[in-house]
Amino acid sequence: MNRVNDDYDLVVIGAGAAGLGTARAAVAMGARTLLVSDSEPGGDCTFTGCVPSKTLIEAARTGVPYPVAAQRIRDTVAAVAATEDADVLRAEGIDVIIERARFRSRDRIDIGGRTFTARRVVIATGSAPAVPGVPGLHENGFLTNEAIFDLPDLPPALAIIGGGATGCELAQAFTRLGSRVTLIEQADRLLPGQDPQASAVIAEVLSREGTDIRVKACPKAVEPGPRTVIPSARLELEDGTTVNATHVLVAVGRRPPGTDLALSAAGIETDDRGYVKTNSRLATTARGVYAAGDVTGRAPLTHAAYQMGRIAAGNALGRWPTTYREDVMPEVVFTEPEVAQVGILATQAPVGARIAELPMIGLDRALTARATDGFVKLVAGRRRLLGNLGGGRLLGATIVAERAGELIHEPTLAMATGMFTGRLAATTHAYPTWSTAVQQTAAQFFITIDGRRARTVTAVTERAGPTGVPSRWEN
Ligand SMILES: Cc1cc2nc3c(=O)[nH]c(=O)nc-3n(C[C@H](O)[C@H](O)[C@H](O)COP(=O)(O)OP(=O)(O)OC[C@H]3O[C@@H](n4cnc5c(N)ncnc54)[C@H](O)[C@@H]3O)c2cc1C
Ligand SMILES: NC(=O)c1ccc[n+]([C@@H]2O[C@H](COP(=O)([O-])OP(=O)(O)OC[C@H]3O[C@@H](n4cnc5c(N)ncnc54)[C@H](O)[C@@H]3O)[C@@H](O)[C@H]2O)c1
Repeated sequence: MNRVNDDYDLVVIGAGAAGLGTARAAVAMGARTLLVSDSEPGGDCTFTGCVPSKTLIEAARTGVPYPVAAQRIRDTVAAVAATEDADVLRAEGIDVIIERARFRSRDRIDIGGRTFTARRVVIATGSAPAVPGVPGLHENGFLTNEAIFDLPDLPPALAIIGGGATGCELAQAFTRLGSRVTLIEQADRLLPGQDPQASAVIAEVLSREGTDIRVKACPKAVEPGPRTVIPSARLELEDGTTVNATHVLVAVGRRPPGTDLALSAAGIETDDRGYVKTNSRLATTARGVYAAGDVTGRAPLTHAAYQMGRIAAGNALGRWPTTYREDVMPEVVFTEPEVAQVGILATQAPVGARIAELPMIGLDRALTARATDGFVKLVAGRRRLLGNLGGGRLLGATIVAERAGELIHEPTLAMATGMFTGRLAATTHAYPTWSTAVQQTAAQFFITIDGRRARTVTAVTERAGPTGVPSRWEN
């Protein structure tokens, strides 16, 4: 039961990962907290993002028919949503209102016909799918992540616009489930924000499994397809080729949420993309108002949103000021093999840094599993006074492997705690685990192992490497 009053220490707007992280941290700090959301708590991750997509991916990997996969999605979303619904949150001490919020001023907010005051506010209203302005796309109809997981039947022919994280994950899953999938990416490679070698591995695997990949390709018009197939679409690409599909999925990134929060009434500025401007402590331009999660335009990831929420809560409530760190934020693309990244890419390594690489074919566990697609790359830099002593410090790691999403956390911990890379090499790893790949790679900073040794980045090798790799967070 809600104990709603009109005066709170903290009002949190939005109950996705960022809002939940904020509200839970705030009540743990003893703050009277109101969480307001215009939809059920859980947000994109629970209902239209991570949870349904990872359930679909796992179902496709195990080879179940589509109706079983679809039922698993419904069951899993319900199970996760039940851990964070309004009753659960109220039992944790958070007041919850399911309504849309709108600023009246920086400390007064209209919610469901009432005006609430708050000493502090955290905005956590997320983002929305971006949609390209392709003529005919709206008229012909398309899916985004908000509808693709509700399809009653398997799409016979799916065209996916956008070869980023969503596009690659769902292309592989739907191909495995039996759809004829065409993946259309405007850049010259899939996953253009990732290591170019990771892109190459994923393109090779997806294509081997039957996905039709079109890179340097952009739809310029969409028309209805043959009348005998419903629904149907014919995509005309800029290079003059065409793609026929029954369904079109748009996965070209995110845009700011469309909800009218009346930010200007509170003096909250947005950047040139429309996201809420925040400083490194996640404060907005309005005193007492903070922001967390996708709405900030920073790393659009659930764990980043949750972490930003906890930091925003602490900073808003006057706890020890904490800075949000993106340099040690891991991310994983859940294709098979998975693509995991933390810190800088090898293509971003400064001159003088050292790069160690291990192809998965050099790992016994990968051989036993017959899963040799992929590699580990570690980038180590010199310490200010200690140079390369102890192997230097870790600047970044890229892992493409069957369990890369698990393996990435050892380098992440090393980076977060400022560990020498030597610790990764010297710590005994159980044989034959996937994790030994990290140890074997780190060992190359000290010795030649199986003919491999870390190389130093010189201006020449850097120039020889791929160029034009965009920042991983750029839309
Ligand atoms: C297909 C897909 C797969 C993904 N997979 C992963 C993954 O595997 N791992 C990962 O880390 N990330 C993944 N993501 C990204 C992740 O889902 C988002 O980064 C995360 O959900 C953002 O959380 P948020 O709290 O910022 O926003 P949201 O989850 O969007 O929550 C915002 C909430 O605010 C509410 N709201 C908006 N306006 C108002 C208003 N005016 N008043 C009241 N309430 C309002 C909305 O209803 C919503 O509930 C995926 C995304 C997609 C699209
Ligand atoms: N496993 C995960 O953590 C995961 C999975 C899915 C999504 N997400 C998050 O959700 C966000 C959205 O995912 P996403 O895949 O939609 O965005 P994305 O930014 O990862 O990829 C979008 C891709 O679409 C391409 N593109 C843009 N316009 C195009 C056009 N007109 N034609 C063809 N290609 C075009 C871009 O070059 C880019 O490669 C991501 O930023 C990601 O952080 C995370």
